[in-house]
Amino acid sequence: MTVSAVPSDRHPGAGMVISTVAPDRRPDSGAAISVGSLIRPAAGRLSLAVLAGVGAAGAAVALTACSAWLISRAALHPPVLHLMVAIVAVRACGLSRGVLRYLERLVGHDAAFRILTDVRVRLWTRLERLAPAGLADFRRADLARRLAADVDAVLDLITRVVLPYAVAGVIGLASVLVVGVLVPVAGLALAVALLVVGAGVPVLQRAAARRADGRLAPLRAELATGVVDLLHGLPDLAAYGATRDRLDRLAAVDARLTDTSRRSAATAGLGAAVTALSTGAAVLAGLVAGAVAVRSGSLPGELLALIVLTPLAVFEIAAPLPTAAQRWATARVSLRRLTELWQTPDPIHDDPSSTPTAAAARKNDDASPGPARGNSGLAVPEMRVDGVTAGWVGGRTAINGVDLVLPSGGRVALVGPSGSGKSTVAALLVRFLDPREGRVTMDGRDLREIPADEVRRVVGYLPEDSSLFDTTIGDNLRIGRPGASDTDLREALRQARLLDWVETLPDGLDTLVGEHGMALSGGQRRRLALARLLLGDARVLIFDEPTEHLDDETAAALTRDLMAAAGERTVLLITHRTDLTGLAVTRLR
Ligand SMILES: Nc1ncnc2c1ncn2[C@@H]1O[C@H](COP(=O)(O)OP(=O)(O)OP(=O)(O)O)[C@@H](O)[C@H]1O
Repeated sequence: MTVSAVPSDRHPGAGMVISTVAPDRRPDSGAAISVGSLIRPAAGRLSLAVLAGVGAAGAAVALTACSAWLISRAALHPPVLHLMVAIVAVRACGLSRGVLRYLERLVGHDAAFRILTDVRVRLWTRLERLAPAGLADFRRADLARRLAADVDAVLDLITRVVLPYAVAGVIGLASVLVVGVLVPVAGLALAVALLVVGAGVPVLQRAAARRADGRLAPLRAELATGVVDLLHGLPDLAAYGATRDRLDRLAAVDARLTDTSRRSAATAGLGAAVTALSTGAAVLAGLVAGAVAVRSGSLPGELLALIVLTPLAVFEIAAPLPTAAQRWATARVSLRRLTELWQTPDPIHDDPSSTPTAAAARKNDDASPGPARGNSGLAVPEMRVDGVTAGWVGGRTAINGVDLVLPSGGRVALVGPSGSGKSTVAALLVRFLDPREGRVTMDGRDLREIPADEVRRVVGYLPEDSSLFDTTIGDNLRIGRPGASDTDLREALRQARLLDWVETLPDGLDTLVGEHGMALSGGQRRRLALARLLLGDARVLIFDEPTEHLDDETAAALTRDLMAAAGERTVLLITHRTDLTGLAVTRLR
């Protein structure tokens, strides 16, 4: 169990309660994402789909076999009653085939979508845990491909690899047994041809494609990353006349992708050709061996058609196997890419030593001293950074032995040259990162004892590049507090000194802000992000260079408004500004 400090629901804004968090709420990581681990949550449904698929494919093969026997037998003009069982069997197989096929598709896709949902939820939970520090090694477009295309490959894996192989395996074996009992040589020929299609062709394809299928996903990700980079940096590239060079590099990746796709398509064609040849060989072998058996009297003549035509029906079911094997090669790479994301080390580690006893010991209702309170009764914790060393990627150190005190309700400025680690300190205070050495504490408690989402409820962070989403002002604000009323939104806008402007807009809170808030001015974007932060319940506010890129007058006005809006909450202002009147200053070197 971990101990968490959260604002009390009973006394909103008036106190802190300690909640306990079950360890199983923490997203797990570690084991690789394998086919087995994917299938497990929907194993029952998937078995049902395989059963329905086997039924449908069995009905198709039986339909061909019964029809072949029926036509041959009918040619001998027996009493019609002798044909009744076969006639009924043909009708039953014809009708059940469609129904069972429908059932297989329905249940199979239902299972696949359940598995997909499970994977998506697990990955997004993991992503939430990793962001932002744990994702520093991933490029955004690549990450987007992992979360979209690579996750979609899981759907392919279930419906186009696992199901066809399972069904073809069962039906192939049953057909080989039936044909083999009647004419052993024909059974053997069918078995060999099926092995060639199901196993030999994929091996051949793999050799011919030289792992081209496995290279498709990384190459597509590389192309997507290049395109996104190009679009983002287009104005700069155009200004430096470097667009051509970038386009050439993209064209080179595109050429590699086209070449790989072509090789992959060529091997698919090769697979189809070998499958057709194998089918023909099995039919021919059946015909010769069957004819010999009929002549020697070991096989009734009317069964010859069954021996010859059954392989045709079986190969209709086995024909998708080479494509399935190719998809498996692609899906395996996608699973590896998802596993890389899944196994990315946590940037933060909850302290396992925090116990319910610790929670009980610290339980602070209104009677306990608890954190300091302002005039309104708002519990505002004191935060300290004591001798902290920390870094983002690999072993690189971003800050070394940093100390900082944020007294309850205090106003502190964190200044220092660019790259000295100011934003890293902010990241530590909101638990995007944990220290490698030293401690970050809230009212004396190590932040590692408090789940990250609970820390972020108490400590609000306005990053340098706050994101606005391409939706309305109201929707952007409600990210700060889902379910907030329009009155709450207006109050937050008023505190951020944006209400007067919003009231002049014809659509008011429903005004669209454009992609990344491009329809607003720089100052309006910052104020809107500030209003969103104020709407939440945070008692410690961290403003990371909120006035960057603003003119002096606007910057001074915004800083004044930030301080006024913060009220009795603690403020940490990360800034390059020189006017630090009224702020306790901590300097990084
Ligand atoms: N999200 C991140 N991922 C990886 N490394 C990072 C990240 N943020 C910061 N760093 C690294 O940490 C070091 C300190 O950067 P930081 O942004 O904390 O400095 P800063 O003082 O805030 O700089 P500035 O004033 O330019 O914003 C730098 O070497 C930087 O490369």
